[in-house]
Amino acid sequence: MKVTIVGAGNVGATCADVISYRGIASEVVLLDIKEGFAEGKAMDIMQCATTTVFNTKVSGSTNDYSKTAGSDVVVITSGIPRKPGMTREELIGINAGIVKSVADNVLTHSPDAIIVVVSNPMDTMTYLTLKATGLPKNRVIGMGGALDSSRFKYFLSQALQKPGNDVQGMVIGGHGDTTMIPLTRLASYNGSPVANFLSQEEMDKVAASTMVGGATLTGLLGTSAWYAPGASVAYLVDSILNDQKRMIPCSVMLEGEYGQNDICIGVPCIIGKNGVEEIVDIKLNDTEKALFAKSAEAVRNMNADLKSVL
Ligand SMILES: NC(=O)C1=CN([C@@H]2O[C@H](COP(=O)(O)OP(=O)(O)OC[C@H]3O[C@@H](n4cnc5c(N)ncnc54)[C@H](O)[C@@H]3O)[C@@H](O)[C@H]2O)C=CC1
Ligand SMILES: O=C([O-])CC(=O)C(=O)O
Repeated sequence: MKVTIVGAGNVGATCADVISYRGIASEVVLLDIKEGFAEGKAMDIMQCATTTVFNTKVSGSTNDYSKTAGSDVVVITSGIPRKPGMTREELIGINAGIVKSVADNVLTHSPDAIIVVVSNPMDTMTYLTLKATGLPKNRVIGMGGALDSSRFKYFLSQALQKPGNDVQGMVIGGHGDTTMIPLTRLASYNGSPVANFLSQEEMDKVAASTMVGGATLTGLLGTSAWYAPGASVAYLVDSILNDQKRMIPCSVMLEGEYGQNDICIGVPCIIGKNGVEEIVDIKLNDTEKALFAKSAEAVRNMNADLKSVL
């Protein structure tokens, strides 16, 4: 199975690294516009093969899309990341043009690929990719919810002082500092509601930390995060390539689900070899429904800014 990752920067290269050492794909092509950059990242990753022990073939390409031909999955991470103090939404002006041209290029050589959109503002870039390419909605998947949920589980595990792998939880809604919806009511510690162990105040604090999780890291690092983002993309790609049918919150086109139409936003999806195989209705309560409607309104307003590129 072949995966192309466009953008060999922090997130793209980390994703290639995780995919290779976990043996998720047999071949990974990294592509970047910066001369020699993707080739260098690929060579560096390949030089781990005998120490972390993997057989995935990782190669690099400077903007030569012929090398990406026949990819089963294409991940788009090309574009600029935010700097401290910025929102993801401020990246739209530069990233929209990049994402649109990259989507066109990859499809020329891999017409059957499933596209995973990572570049920010991710929900808007997913909508753009879907509209610009005309692909069926199961083949365009925005990655944000997997990452936001992993941060949610991290903050829950910190508050509970228990191992992260014993904690379950999900974040839906937009992938933005104010649009994310960490579902604290449904979060659990080994099957018991976290509300049995944490006060409302503690759960609210976890939710707030999750929502600004990306901004906090951007403040600390000077650019946005990459380890958890890259690993989250690899987790999603694994579910597609290996037909695992995991339920992962992803940004996908809604046609009536969750009361929304003509919008890409994070909802729980079954992800398998056909991409988005099902959108799962997890029965939100009235408060969560209201939060989702508010989040969707903000995400929809951003889509209006795509008029110049669509
Ligand atoms: N959806 C999510 O959960 C997350 C999204 N992101 C987003 O992912 C994007 C990438 O972030 P980083 O990897 O940290 O940035 P980065 O700056 O390290 O890497 C981006 C790469 O894209 C390349 N690039 C730019 N234009 C290109 C083009 N036309 N064709 C091919 N390559 C091109 C650049 O040369 C650079 O190497 C950002 O927009 C960031 O906001 C980052 C983390 C999580
Ligand atoms: O925070 C950012 O700008 C990058 C991102 O989407 C994340 O790490 O969640």
